[in-house]
Amino acid sequence: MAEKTVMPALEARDLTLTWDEDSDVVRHVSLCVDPGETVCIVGKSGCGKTTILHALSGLTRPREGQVLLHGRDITGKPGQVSYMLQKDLLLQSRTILDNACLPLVIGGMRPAEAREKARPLLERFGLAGVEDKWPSQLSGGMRQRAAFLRTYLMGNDVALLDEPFSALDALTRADIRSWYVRTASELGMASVVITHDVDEAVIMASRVYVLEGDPRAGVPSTIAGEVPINRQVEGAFDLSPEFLSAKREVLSLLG
Ligand SMILES: Nc1ncnc2c1ncn2[C@@H]1O[C@H](COP(=O)(O)OP(=O)(O)OP(=O)(O)O)[C@@H](O)[C@H]1O
Repeated sequence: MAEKTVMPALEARDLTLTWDEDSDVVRHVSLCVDPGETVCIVGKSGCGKTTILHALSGLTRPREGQVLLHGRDITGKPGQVSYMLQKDLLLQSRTILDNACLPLVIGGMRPAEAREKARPLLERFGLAGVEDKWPSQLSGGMRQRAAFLRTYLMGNDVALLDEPFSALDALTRADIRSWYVRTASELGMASVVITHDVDEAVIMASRVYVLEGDPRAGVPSTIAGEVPINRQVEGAFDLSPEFLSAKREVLSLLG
């Protein structure tokens, strides 16, 4: 078999993370995501998923281990990867276009120039024709697309997404997650996505990392296993035996 030669876009090596001196939240967590790839992390509530994203983003420094961006050590250095939260957090007093442009303007670009840079991307993000509307005039799905564009315009090629679809209804959610994986892949954006929803993880990811443990009961979480997803199937993937078998494996690792 051919050796894998692609350097991961983001790699976590043997992370041990803690919020206080006495107890670890997670131990020995290693994961990676290739350019344009989407991977998911699933685990029970409170097991440390967000804690891992904080460390990957550089917002917190691990007690042990390293975070590498294209092979470069970024452990504890914020601002190198993009981070998107569950809520779209758009500013109500700015139009959709101006919300999307915020990272460019904060970075010092003149607003008119920032708008011109963002405009060609509106179509790809499904926002053509609504750029001058206010966030309150759009559906949750459209607001989330604007939040994705804003995340993309942060200019990093790795995005960390914490439960990005949980506020959306089931149909919008199904639609937007397939769109997201396709678009991120086309743009070369590597994504690490946290979700509670096993179906969603299997549908989106090329690999699902399953966490087990209960830090609140003094049991630090570790990766119980990683499940590679084979999406090369005939017909609809979410009706295929491959989907069911991957889902079963994730559920069994979750216990
Ligand atoms: N800022 C913080 N300070 C101290 N402890 C924290 C902090 N954030 C989280 N914790 C603790 O760390 C543990 C893991 O929390 P975390 O939010 O990472 O879990 P999670 O898997 O993302 O949970 P959920 O799925 O419910 O969002 C919990 O025991 C939580 O109480």
